[in-house]
Amino acid sequence: MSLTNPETALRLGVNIDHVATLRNARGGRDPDPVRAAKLAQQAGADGITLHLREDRRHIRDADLAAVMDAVTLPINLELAATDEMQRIALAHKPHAVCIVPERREERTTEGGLDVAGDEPRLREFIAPLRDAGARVSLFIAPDEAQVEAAARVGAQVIELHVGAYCDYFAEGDGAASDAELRRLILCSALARDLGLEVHAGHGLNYENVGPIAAIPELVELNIGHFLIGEAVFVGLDAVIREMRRQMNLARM
Ligand SMILES: CC(=O)[C@@H](O)[C@H](O)COP(=O)(O)O
Ligand SMILES: NCC(=O)COP(=O)(O)O
Repeated sequence: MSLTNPETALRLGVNIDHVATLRNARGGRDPDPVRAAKLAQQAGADGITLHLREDRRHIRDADLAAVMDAVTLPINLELAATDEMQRIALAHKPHAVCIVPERREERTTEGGLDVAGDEPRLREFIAPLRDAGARVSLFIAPDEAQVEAAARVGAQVIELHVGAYCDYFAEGDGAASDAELRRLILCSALARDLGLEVHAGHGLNYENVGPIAAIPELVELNIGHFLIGEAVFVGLDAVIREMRRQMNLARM
């Protein structure tokens, strides 16, 4: 299966975690992440991203299985580098596994993985996932030392954490968001020189996506929280199509 959107060559992975957040707020089954995944597929998403957190605060094990059954899109499973998560990934065999840092007390994924400080353990963690056929990605901050370490430990992909750029952008701190954007551009080029595929995500919305989508080395953006929130007002189909339009504009 070709994963490339011929229009843009920039894939859109739709993260449906926060459909589960809403469901879990009341218990029961609504809103259903499986329905969101099917809708995302119909709206032209190139993949579905799910973050199975250790505390199961949004996506749960049963959601992963049900979503994988319901859609034909590639699944990108985000997880912490723990034995439990490795077992789950090996049992379900998603298309891609993105290793992310996780702290129970955090509200969201606050930073990137410290690959440079944990090389032997990550190398060992990644090998069986790759042997099982997964494309292994590391969620890292735009830091050259981390990009180089990602290449050394055997990841095929990095996902650059764009959260700091998005925060500065939202605060109207143009100097800081520009500096962060320069780091993202530099690290994207370095990663591709090292043979890594480059993705980006975290905190993207209509306002901040343009400069990120324009980085030529990027082949995939993973976007969730904004899409699900905006879908409350205009529907998931409309919000995915509009995000795709904005990404296309940035590539013209
Ligand atoms: C790693 C990452 O950026 C995504 O998983 C996204 O932030 C949704 O998960 P959380 O909101 O739980 O961090
Ligand atoms: N890896 C980033 C992701 O999946 C979506 O992040 P967000 O848009 O929910 O912040």
